[in-house]
Amino acid sequence: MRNFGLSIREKSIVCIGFMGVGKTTVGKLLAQKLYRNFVDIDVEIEKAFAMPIPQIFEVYGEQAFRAKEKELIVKYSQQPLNIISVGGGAFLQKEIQDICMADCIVLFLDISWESWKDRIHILVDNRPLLKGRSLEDMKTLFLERQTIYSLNHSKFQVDNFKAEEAADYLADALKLSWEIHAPQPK
Ligand SMILES: Nc1ncnc2c1ncn2[C@@H]1O[C@H](COP(=O)(O)OP(=O)(O)O)[C@@H](O)[C@H]1O
Ligand SMILES: O=C(O)C1=C[C@@H](OP(=O)(O)O)[C@@H](O)[C@H](O)C1
Ligand SMILES: [Mg+2]
Repeated sequence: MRNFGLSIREKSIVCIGFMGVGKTTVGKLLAQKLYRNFVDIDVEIEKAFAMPIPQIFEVYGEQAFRAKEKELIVKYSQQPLNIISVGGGAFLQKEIQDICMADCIVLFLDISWESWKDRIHILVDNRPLLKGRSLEDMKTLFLERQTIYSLNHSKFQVDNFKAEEAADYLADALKLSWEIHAPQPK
């Protein structure tokens, strides 16, 4: 069932962006600030396979991971009032792009390569697509991926913000936009 009837303030918000930009961390904080339900698609995928992501890639392969990712994003994007953090590769699938752009507010969390590379050491263990890659290969992936994130409704540059500050800013900006879009009394 498509969520055709939802107003802008009811639509779910989908956080997109490269691995490690802060979709999970900022998304969770934003959900608290807006009193919304938080859904991390990677966590839901791990629950579905009953194993961590690196093991899903090893045992079932990336294709099975992507199929489950699509199924779950389709499900949660149709519900109202979610904040959904999707994995950095979700927008590789056109059907995911299309349904999120049509039915949700897509928020791109952006980061520069210079800031991102300082986080590599905390990311590499849980991200199979980074494991064993050289810095140069990671940069290539980082740059290639930017095209899929250019499809969004709103973009926020996280480089100079702590996660809490980013969530505060985003919550205020969203509330303001909802006030502007609120139906005016006749
Ligand atoms: N604004 C930020 N500044 C500094 N570190 C951050 C920020 N946002 C997230 N992090 C850290 O970066 C790592 C990756 O964050 P995470 O939310 O898992 O990213 P994603 O879900 O986009 O892969 C975590 O260790 C998190 O604490
Ligand atoms: O970019 C990707 O292809 C991936 C990003 C990861 O999520 P995060 O973006 O939350 O790290 C996770 O879905 C998986 O390891 C694949
Ligand atoms: Mg995440």
